[in-house]
Amino acid sequence: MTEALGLPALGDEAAYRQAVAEAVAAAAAYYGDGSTALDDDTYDRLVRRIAAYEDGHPGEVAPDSPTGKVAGGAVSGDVPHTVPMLSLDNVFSPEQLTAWAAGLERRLDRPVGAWSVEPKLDGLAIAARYRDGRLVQLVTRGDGTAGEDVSHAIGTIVGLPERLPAPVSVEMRGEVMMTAAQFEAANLIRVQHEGTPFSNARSGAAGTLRARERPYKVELSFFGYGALGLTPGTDLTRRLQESAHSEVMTYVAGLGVQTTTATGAGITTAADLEDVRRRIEEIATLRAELGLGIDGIVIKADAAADQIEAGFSSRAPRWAIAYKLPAVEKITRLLEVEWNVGRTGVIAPRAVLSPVQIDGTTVTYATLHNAADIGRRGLLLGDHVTVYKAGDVIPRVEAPVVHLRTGAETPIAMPAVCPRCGGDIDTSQQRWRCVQGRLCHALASISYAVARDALDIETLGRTRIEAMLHAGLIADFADLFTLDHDAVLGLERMGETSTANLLAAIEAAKAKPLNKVFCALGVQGTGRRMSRRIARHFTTMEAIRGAGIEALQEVEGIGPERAALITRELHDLAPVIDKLIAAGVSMTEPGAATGEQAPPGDPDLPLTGMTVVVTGSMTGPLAALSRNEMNDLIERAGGKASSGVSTKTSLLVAGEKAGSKKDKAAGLSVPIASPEEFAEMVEAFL
Ligand SMILES: NC(=O)c1ccc[n+]([C@@H]2O[C@H](COP(=O)([O-])OP(=O)(O)OC[C@H]3O[C@@H](n4cnc5c(N)ncnc54)[C@H](O)[C@@H]3O)[C@@H](O)[C@H]2O)c1
Ligand SMILES: [Zn+2]
Repeated sequence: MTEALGLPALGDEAAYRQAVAEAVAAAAAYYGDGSTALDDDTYDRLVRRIAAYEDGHPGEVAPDSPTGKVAGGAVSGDVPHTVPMLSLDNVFSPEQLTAWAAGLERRLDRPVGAWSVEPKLDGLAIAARYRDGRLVQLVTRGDGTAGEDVSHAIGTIVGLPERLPAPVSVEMRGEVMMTAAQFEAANLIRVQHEGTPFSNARSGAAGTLRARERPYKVELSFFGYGALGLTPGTDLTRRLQESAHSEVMTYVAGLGVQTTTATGAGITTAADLEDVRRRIEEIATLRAELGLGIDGIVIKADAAADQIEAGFSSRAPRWAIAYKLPAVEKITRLLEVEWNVGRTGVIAPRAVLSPVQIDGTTVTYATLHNAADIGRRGLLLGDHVTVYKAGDVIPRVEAPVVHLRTGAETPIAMPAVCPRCGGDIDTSQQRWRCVQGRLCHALASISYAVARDALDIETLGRTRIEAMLHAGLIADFADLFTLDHDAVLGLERMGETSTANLLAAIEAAKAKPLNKVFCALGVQGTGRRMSRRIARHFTTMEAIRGAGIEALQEVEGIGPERAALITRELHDLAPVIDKLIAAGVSMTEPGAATGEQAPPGDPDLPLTGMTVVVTGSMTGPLAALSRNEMNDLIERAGGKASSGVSTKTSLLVAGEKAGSKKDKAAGLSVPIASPEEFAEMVEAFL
């Protein structure tokens, strides 16, 4: 049966007992201070597996099993309820809803006259007792028959006035929760005070409801969905018993108590199931914009007579059902924070997550809004975090799950300079910005183009590029080749000599081989090495531009996706390339064989056909070479540089402090050379 649910079955009684223990512990934490280690979806799956096992092994049902119990049997209380406070049964599809309604109508032996439809709020059930119009006691649901007194929270809950406009004795029932805004405010205060944010709004509400002594105040909200008279035999008590649910709620709202109407999803009555389903759709669509958490829609037989006749099971009323919506919140790990610079220079953090399924999609990235947000939420790298995603809303990280910390979490590094252009960051606003604004992209790409690996125009530093950009002399690096002498001379801190030197350096760069020019374009999906391969393969810019997706894939390391990306990029870069050609910049690769007949490698080169991996620190003649320069050397000598050792590796160059790669190479019988030995092999290219 569990296989049908797509869940692995519990194998034996030991596994079953362990699952029960895990569920009971999670439920106790969930209904206690909210500090459960499981997200709801994970908990629900666990309980479904337990229920499936119990179906197949009725003799083994553990007395503490959560199935069939209010609050999973994990909580109790000492304040008796006047009328039991039960849970709700669930359905997950329109078909199940139809079947449930049919069952109810069979039991009543007549059609249900009207249905009420309202959101299912994701908070904690509470009974608020008013005597003679005064709020005197708050009681949690507990095990359904008795709850815990939390009257100390009176006065902190929006929607539960301390006095009613009439001296009535009623018990209001509803959900205590944090709206999204209250949750944000609560975590801001919490982080300021002690650094432990709530992992989500529900656990925040649970923790806050029970907290007695806090040096700060956190606000909660109440939304009512039921009421009953507290004094037996009075008119009011009778009236509330005999009224339809929708009428009771109108009365409650009239007393100034907040009801589900105030959620924005409303409470409506529907004449038939067709109508109910339409309302369900409407509420589900609204979900992401409500500004508070709902986990379903509650459908109730509206008329009092229907409710009384249908009655209750030990766990839930028979006249109401929760139509569950898919989970929109999951717990996963925060692996990394990336910083992206937008078109206008806004620098925004983005969370890289351990992939997680939420609401039908796999979520790997989530927004963190801005840098201040990270501090406000008290996030650490490696944290378990709650991630929210509903409908088309961009997934967002809500908060860390602090009690799951291991101590291995680390602070999130904030960028000190613009991650794209390396310039200053304006941190005066919540949204950080590169001070270059819209010029950031141009500054970064021009700096990249003139760097050592590309055109290598040494005299052209950042400040000069910035000055030329701001003066409007250049918009991209191709404009460098048509700079006007007098315009450059007119820039601040540019004398005759420096102008002459700069223009000479730019002139000299025109003769750079194609691979450097191509590299300077900064085509996405290509770096220095890939540019070299492409240039060697095609030998002219014309051939590269004419190549197309198919031909590009002849180059080693280019698959269909990268080929498509490069083609798109080259198309976008066409104006820059045309300008370069017009300015007389070299567009050929000297020394490379021409066109399609190019042999796979030059047979005369010492490393032809070899894949070489470098590890450890280089010594001897290679001591000064960076890893990039080593890779460059390997490729000039005809080989292919790779970073990982595998059976395809022809040679490992192992320097000092070589670690696991050396062991792996030895294990695979890959030949190993010292830096000195390798230097001899490629002597001609040093
Ligand atoms: N993450 C965990 O570790 C963990 C542990 C235990 C339970 N849970 C979650 O709690 C849920 C089960 O808990 P439950 O028994 O409290 O049931 P429930 O939350 O599924 O439904 C019953 C409750 O819904 C509430 N409710 C909200 N809106 C309502 C409305 N308009 N009318 C009537 N009632 C309304 C009431 O408080 C009622 O008691 C599961 O979905 C489960 O995921 C999670
Ligand atoms: Zn920038």
